[in-house]
Amino acid sequence: MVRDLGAMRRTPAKASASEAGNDENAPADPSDAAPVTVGADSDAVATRPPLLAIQPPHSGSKRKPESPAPTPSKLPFRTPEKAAARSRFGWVPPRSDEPPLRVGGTPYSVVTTPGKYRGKAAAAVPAASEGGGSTQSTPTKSVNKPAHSVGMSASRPPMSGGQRGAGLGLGFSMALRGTPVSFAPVTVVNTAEVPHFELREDPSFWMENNVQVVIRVRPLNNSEKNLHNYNRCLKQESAQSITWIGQPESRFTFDHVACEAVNQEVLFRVSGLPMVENCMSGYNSCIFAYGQTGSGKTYTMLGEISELEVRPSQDRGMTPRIFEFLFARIRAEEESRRDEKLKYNCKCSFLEIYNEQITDLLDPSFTNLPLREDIRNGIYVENLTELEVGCVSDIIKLLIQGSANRRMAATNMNSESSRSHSVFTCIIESRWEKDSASNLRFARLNLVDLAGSERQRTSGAEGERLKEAANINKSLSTLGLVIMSLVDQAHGKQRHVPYRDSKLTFLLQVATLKYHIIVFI
Ligand SMILES: Nc1ncnc2c1ncn2[C@@H]1O[C@H](COP(=O)(O)OP(=O)(O)OP(=O)(O)O)[C@@H](O)[C@H]1O
Repeated sequence: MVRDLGAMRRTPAKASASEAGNDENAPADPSDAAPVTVGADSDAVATRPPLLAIQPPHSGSKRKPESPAPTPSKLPFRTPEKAAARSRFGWVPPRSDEPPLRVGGTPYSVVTTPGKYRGKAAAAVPAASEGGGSTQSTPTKSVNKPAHSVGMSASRPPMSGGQRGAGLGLGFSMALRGTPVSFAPVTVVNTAEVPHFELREDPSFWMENNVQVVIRVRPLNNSEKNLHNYNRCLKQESAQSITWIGQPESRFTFDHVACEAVNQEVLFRVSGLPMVENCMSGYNSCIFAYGQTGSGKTYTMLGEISELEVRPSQDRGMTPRIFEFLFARIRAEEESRRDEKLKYNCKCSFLEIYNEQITDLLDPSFTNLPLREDIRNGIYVENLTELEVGCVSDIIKLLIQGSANRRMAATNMNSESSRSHSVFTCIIESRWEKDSASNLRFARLNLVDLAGSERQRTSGAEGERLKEAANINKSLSTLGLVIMSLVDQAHGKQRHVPYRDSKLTFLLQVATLKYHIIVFI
């Protein structure tokens, strides 16, 4: 239950995050979910000091990461949904073997990923451009290469001739110019059927990389089928690469390319679940959904949430799934470290940036909120509502409330287009006692649904819509520049980025400079 709605503006209560009875995510069968892994993971947490752990007051308030990171094999890569379903909602959600939503195909991509902050620089969010579709990694042109069957294996292809991220500290694979990193099976792109590629869950990725990029290809919608039949401008060749069928053909390689049949559950397991683990270990995390208008960002980040407490949908997106898992992990962790008096406290805020103005989505009467920066708080939004949450249903209420306040409009490309960037933030604070010392740890999780980049010609934007589009594109461009500047900094180069020109990038400096980033493209 959301406590004290509206009354906790920047002065959140210090009470325990959990509430009696709010145990919808507690594993019904202790051997079934989190506790098993949590036992293991609690060791990891104990031995891997968090980025933001402090021991007040004697050790000062320096936030410094401790290493090593948790052993990959100990990461609990299963969601607590089953338990959640049993105990509260009375439903049993599908696991990763649930049937795909549908198989179709679509020209444009979208999507996501995680990355781990570990002092390295972040990776590239592409600057918004007038060009639609995916344009992120360096394209490999003219790649009509022979099909050396890789089948449809989910394994990461060998990066011959180079290395992941080309030594730039990037968390995503960059295609090697002129050198295919995987070979294409013969792909037909003008039929209803498209090849399916399994995504691989690879927790060890996060030990070495800050940013991971996942492309999601959404199925064709009816109007696209009517207009173009099943013709697509993309063809997928592996679980890491995708080719734009143009002149010349261009191949792009990413950490993951989720084909049209990949559903919300699988996507959560690949990119959302590791973020929760990172936050539990005290690392700040951020997920961006970046993509052209209508490409599926809101569907991916939020999905179907309207009846979630009554009849949870398979189409619920990354955000509800993340919190289902987070609260189950929190409860299990508190249980397993009862002797240390471990207690978590979570606070959430939800804002939108529209035409460079920040509005509190949990209290829209607060508009044009100022961004502030000071030594104690870093960068923050003044007077933003922060509410304590203790269970998934608290989160759902905030999501429904905030989403209803978000600025939407119809464009030629999306009848319900989000015209603002939204940032849902959860601050996860934990306190425990060990060796007669009090410990405090923070992690921040930013879930960012960016407004869609768009070609003004195609989206039909005019008047107010045109002004919005200009602001959207400007802030996306600045975001791309800021992230590229982090990559430069990691290599000792300086690039001046006027990030304060964009509220979005100014706000996310906290995440991009100090913590790890997840980029949805
Ligand atoms: N993977 C998917 N499977 C099925 N339907 C999808 C998928 N992705 C998106 N859609 C549908 O496509 C439409 C557009 O998606 P959505 O509103 O999420 O786009 P968006 O990228 O957020 O757009 P905008 O930037 O304009 O807000 C919606 O009707 C959504 O349900």
